[in-house]
Amino acid sequence: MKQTNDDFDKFHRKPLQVSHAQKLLAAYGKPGPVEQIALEESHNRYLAEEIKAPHPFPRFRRSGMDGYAVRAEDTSGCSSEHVVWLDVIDEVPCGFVSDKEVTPGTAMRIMTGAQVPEGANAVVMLEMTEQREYEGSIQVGLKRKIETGKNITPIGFEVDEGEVLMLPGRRIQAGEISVLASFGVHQVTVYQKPRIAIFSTGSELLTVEEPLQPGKIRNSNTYMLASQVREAGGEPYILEAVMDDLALAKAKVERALQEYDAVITSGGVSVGDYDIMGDFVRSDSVDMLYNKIAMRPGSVTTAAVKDGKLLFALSGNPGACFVGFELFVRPFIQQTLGSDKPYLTEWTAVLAQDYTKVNAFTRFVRGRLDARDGILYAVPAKVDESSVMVTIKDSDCLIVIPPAKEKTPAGSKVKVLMLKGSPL
Ligand SMILES: Nc1nc2c(c(=O)[nH]1)N[C@H]1C(S)=C(S)[C@@H](COP(=O)(O)OP(=O)(O)OC[C@H]3O[C@@H](n4cnc5c(N)ncnc54)[C@H](O)[C@@H]3O)O[C@H]1N2
Ligand code: MOO
Ligand SMILES: [Mg+2]
Repeated sequence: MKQTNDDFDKFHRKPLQVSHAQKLLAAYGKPGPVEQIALEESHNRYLAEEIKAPHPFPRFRRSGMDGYAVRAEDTSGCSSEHVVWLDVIDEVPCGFVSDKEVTPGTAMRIMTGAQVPEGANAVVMLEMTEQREYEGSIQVGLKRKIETGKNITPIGFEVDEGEVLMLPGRRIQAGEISVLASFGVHQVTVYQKPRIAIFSTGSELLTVEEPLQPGKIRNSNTYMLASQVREAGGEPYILEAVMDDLALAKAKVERALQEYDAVITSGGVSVGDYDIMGDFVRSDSVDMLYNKIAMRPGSVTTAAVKDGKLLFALSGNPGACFVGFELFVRPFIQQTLGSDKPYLTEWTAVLAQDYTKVNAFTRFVRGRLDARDGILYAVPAKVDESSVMVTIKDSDCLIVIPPAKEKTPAGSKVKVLMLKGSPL
């Protein structure tokens, strides 16, 4: 059920479970418009069409060896004492088709990848043959019996005609590109990348080029978020950060919501005097979806809607901002790209060390996976405060620690959410 802005005030917020918030957002994450792009531009884009095989693959009986195409029946009597000699009647290089037929007592020279000629039902490796000229013709000598079908890849060995190979929503990478190329899909229909505006709020923020000044910090969230948007399949648009000024932020968000498919802001969602995004989402400008999530970091993660478009107002604390993106923005981007698995993949691991913090909310602890003796261990980052930035780079998962009154001991089974770019 949607909450109204009246359900919240600055200090008394109703925390939603992560899954509840994800469900609310899912109403807005629908596969978006499509476009056609060249195959060579399609790496890491998301298919918007079903790919069916227009022909079997391979499309013809293919030789797997350089050697001779023969009739297996002709080799039945041969041995090292009794060489069978066959007349070589043609040669089939790759890319050519012989118009002759292999008949009893004959063979054809053939190369790896060439179409096996009519009449032949096996290919003998070159190394297992000898050659001679005999009464004006070239002959191949065989010393060993060969079974029918040997060294021939049958038609449709990999793919049958009409087989569905890929569904919309599939991320295109090397294997997918190989399929598309093999079936002549040189123009690929993909989902358009959602255009995501990003800006940070905070009077303390400097651009990355600026020298440090007293009390100020460089804006890292905007760049981190742009990288996350890109990785999730969207197109980030970095907008200039705004001071902690409600009117400025309001104008900027409203404009960005008109121009882009969604807007991400960072900062100003807590209860501080200058937490203007918290005030903004409670205003009439937008419909707030939530402003508190039962999680840490990122308990103040907020979202709102205007004219069907989402504003993700993430926490300014870098750790909370990162996690808020992974749990809420990534799935939205993935849904607009047709993905049927928009959420982070969940695995189970063994907690490698005691986790001593306790909390009424579920914790999403930055961590690293380590496989030892076939067991997957989850190692929490040394510092996991929501304000901590530097451990994000060393994490390949989020370790899910359910609400607990006592420490979670080493050896506990824990859920882990796999971050993208993880080596596993
Ligand atoms: N009285 C309370 N204070 C706080 C509460 C609370 O419940 N009661 N919650 C704390 C929690 S938890 C979090 S998380 C933060 C959330 O803060 P905001 O989302 O309002 O973010 P800011 O106040 O703007 O900034 C917090 C922190 O992050 C730094 N920051 C902000 N933007 C960036 C950026 N673009 N790049 C790098 N770092 C950034 C900012 O300088 C602050 O240090 O509130 C707690 N307080
Ligand atoms: O709840 Mo704060 O939002 O931990 O990071
Ligand atoms: Mg604040």
